[in-house]
Amino acid sequence: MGKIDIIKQKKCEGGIVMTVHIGAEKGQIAPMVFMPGDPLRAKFIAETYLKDPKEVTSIRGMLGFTGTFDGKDVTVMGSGMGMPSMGIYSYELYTEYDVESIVRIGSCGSFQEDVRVRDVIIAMGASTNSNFASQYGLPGTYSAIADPQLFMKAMENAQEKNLPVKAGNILSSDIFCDNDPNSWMKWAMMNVLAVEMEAAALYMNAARLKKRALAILTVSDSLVTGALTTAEEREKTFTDMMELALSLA
Ligand SMILES: O=P(O)(O)O[C@H]1O[C@H](CO)[C@@H](O)[C@H]1O
Ligand SMILES: O=c1cc[nH]c(=O)[nH]1
Repeated sequence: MGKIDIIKQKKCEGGIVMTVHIGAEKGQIAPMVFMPGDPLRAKFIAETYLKDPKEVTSIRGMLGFTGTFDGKDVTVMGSGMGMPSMGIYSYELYTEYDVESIVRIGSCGSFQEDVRVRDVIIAMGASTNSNFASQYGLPGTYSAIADPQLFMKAMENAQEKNLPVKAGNILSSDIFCDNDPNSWMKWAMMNVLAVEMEAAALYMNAARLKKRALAILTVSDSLVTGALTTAEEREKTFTDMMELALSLA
């Protein structure tokens, strides 16, 4: 636990850097990756929970760290905000780094009165208003769902920790500042618990590539009550979610 060694970024010419977005060498990323949207949340998690964390990528400031948790190799890396950003990083991690599982560690805005600020949500499914699935040319509407094994393990571990969690459908939205301030109510009517901006792309990439994915979220604000948390609280204090996610390693 503690200070982070910085591994120097290698140049692409040597064929060492695998992608234009991720500066790590193959082998520097663990098979299981934990992905907050915020790269500074990734740094906080690495410094707080990992043994011998090393910075393995920082291209575009999207920090990633590899270390061990409970004796197991893990990587924690930011995904950035939104489905295009999560789409790029998760695809490259799965395809270029042989990553098997990605667990998103995100914040979200509640749509339901009984889903309160700081509650932890495990996203069984991610509805979306994005066009991400159109790339597959499907003759219908795709249901983006979590990996069942990761989901069940997260539920069991939460119970063992005596951590109350809410499991259900979330909305992965392309829009943070909506022109229609009431549009969320239609999703709320369908018992969607909360809104974030990445899980659906992660779940679709995982499904397409036969990999595993799960999103665990902490409620950072409520569209129902207007309650809010600060940027610093979102970066450093959602520790129940962080610890539950890392328990999946
Ligand atoms: O806190 P993170 O993980 O970034 O998640 C949420 O916060 C950002 C918006 O503030 C979006 O990325 C949304 O999904
Ligand atoms: O309201 C919110 C809070 C976090 N993330 C979102 O996308 N929306």
